[in-house]
Amino acid sequence: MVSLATFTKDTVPVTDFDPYAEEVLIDPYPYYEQLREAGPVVLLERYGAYALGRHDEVHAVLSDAHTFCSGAGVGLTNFNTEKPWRKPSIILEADPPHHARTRKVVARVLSPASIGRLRETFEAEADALVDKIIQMGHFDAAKDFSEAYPLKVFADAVGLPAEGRENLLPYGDMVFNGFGPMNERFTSRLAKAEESVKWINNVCQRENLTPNGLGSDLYKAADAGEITHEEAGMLVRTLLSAGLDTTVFTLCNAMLCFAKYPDQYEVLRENPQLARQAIEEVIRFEPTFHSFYRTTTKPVEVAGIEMDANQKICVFVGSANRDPRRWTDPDKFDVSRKATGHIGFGTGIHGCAGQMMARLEGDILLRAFAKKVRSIELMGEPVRHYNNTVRGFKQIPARVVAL
Ligand SMILES: O=C(O)c1ccc(-n2ccnc2)cc1
Repeated sequence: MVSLATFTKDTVPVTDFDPYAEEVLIDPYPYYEQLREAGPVVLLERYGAYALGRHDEVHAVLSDAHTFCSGAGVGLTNFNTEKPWRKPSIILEADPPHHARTRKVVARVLSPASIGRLRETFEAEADALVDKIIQMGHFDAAKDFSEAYPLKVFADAVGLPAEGRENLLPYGDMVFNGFGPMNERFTSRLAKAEESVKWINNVCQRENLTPNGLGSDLYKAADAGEITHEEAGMLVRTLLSAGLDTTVFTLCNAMLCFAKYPDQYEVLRENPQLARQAIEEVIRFEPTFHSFYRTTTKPVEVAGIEMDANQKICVFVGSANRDPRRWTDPDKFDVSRKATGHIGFGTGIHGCAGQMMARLEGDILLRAFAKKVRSIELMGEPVRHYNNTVRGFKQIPARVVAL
């Protein structure tokens, strides 16, 4: 896949690699290996964007929000020259100094202090759900488990109504497709999305949120004058865009890892306290959020390659997390590994504002699972969910055996 131009100091290797091809979405890792070996910076000629697959360059780009900005969009679409499909996010697609104001509010609403009080409810829901799938024996680890949990506990925490939640995953699916090229995967879902977009915009309104949820906390920040009420509504949209599909697919990937590597599940089962560390290794080994973009704000040299201003750079998180320059035995799923420091949540000022919420859900659900389930095994071929940016599953036919 990588047809290299003559590689001298100032010419960048050019490749016809298509990160959005179906065979890459199915198993990107052999392609990422080639990308890393082709050089620290490679030009994706199909998309006119640079590609970074090695950990150190990915980390460096994400750590410098001034040179590599988000304000032109964190997808392939360049907001400087193309119209975004929806109003840009006032946090994800904002640059300093504006970014600091909205980030401060969202970071507080999603801080350990703020979400710690949810632990008891999250634990009760996790125990009930584990009991339910044990009762079922045969179940769909995607629909009945990985989707069910965030759609209950996170949607409740935000303060959403019970009805209409079936709009959440299709909306998130479109958001994440929107970070890739405007290909058929995106355009086909945009055509069907009117219903979901209407429902999302509706539940972002203060009167449709429960008074003590995370959504209302954002409106209270507006009452205190930190943000406007319209911005509060936009930040509720952020919670709903970012907080469902990501955790759902992380739980899917966790279930798949434990079914594929029963010896690793055994380690967790013998010590459920390892759940926190296990979810971290899942996110390193199979990050849900695989690749996204930054845009150069001035001419800059990256790893010896001169880039002009206004160039799109794709950073491959999924590749950086498997870079042997950074990780020992990176292709081994190892729950005993101390995986913190992975790039699964990004890094720098735009590092995932919801990572403590994601860890809370993952830690609690895996711990409840490990306390009661002896083993999980696949009962059929998992059905992959295809998306330009996130990786997960639609169906995972499985069976659990209780302890
Ligand atoms: O502000 C938004 O709409 C928005 C913010 C963050 C994400 N995101 C990406 C990966 N994890 C979360 C997606 C959407």
